[in-house]
Amino acid sequence: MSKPVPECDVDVLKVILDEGDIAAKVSELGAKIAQDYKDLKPILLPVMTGAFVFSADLVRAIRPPPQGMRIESLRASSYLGTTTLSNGEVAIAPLSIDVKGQHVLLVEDIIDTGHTLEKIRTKVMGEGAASCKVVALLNKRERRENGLQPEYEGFDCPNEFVIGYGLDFDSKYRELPYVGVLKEELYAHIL
Ligand SMILES: O=P(O)(O)OC[C@H]1O[C@H](OP(=O)(O)OP(=O)(O)O)[C@H](O)[C@@H]1O
Ligand code: HPA
Repeated sequence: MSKPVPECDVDVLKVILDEGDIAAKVSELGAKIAQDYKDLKPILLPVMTGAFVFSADLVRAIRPPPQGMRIESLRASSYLGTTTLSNGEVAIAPLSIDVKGQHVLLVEDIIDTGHTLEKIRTKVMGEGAASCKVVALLNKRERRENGLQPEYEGFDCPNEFVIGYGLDFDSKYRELPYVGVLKEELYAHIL
């Protein structure tokens, strides 16, 4: 069900998750992760740039924090550059930490085709991690092109182009405090 769009956000067609919906889900995910990782000294790897807002809230909801929990980050982006519609090719920066024997939790804003996370997971496991799981705020199942499923998921995402709460179109709209659907006329030229 959609909610009112703030008057100043003229490019947004509808709001699908407001701040309250997101905050409640983040608390729930944080509590589950705290419980599951309590003895595992996890390394959290937010996938940048999109996950910066979700991960900032999530790490503060993982309470009590597992002893020895560490937070790093990883940069990944689709080769299409200015648009965010993936063509299946993904560039991933080298890992900045040694993950050998470690329990890694990848933090994502959205899973679409699944290519980004599949590639990252393969890399992390290839570098000897003991485990590599995924927490994603949004899961756009209809678009999946592989078997990737997150171990922790916030919401099912409709097959529409969503923005806000870290998600962008052409590096815009990441700052919106809610998740909304972008008006199609703004990206119709790249479809
Ligand atoms: O499942 P996929 O089809 O691979 O798509 C999901 C990825 O696409 C977005 O990132 P993007 O490459 O747009 O970069 P960004 O994080 O800088 O926005 C999003 O943040 C995910 O990382
Ligand atoms: O719907 C989306 N919005 C923003 N970025 C994305 N990357 C994959 N799908 C999306």
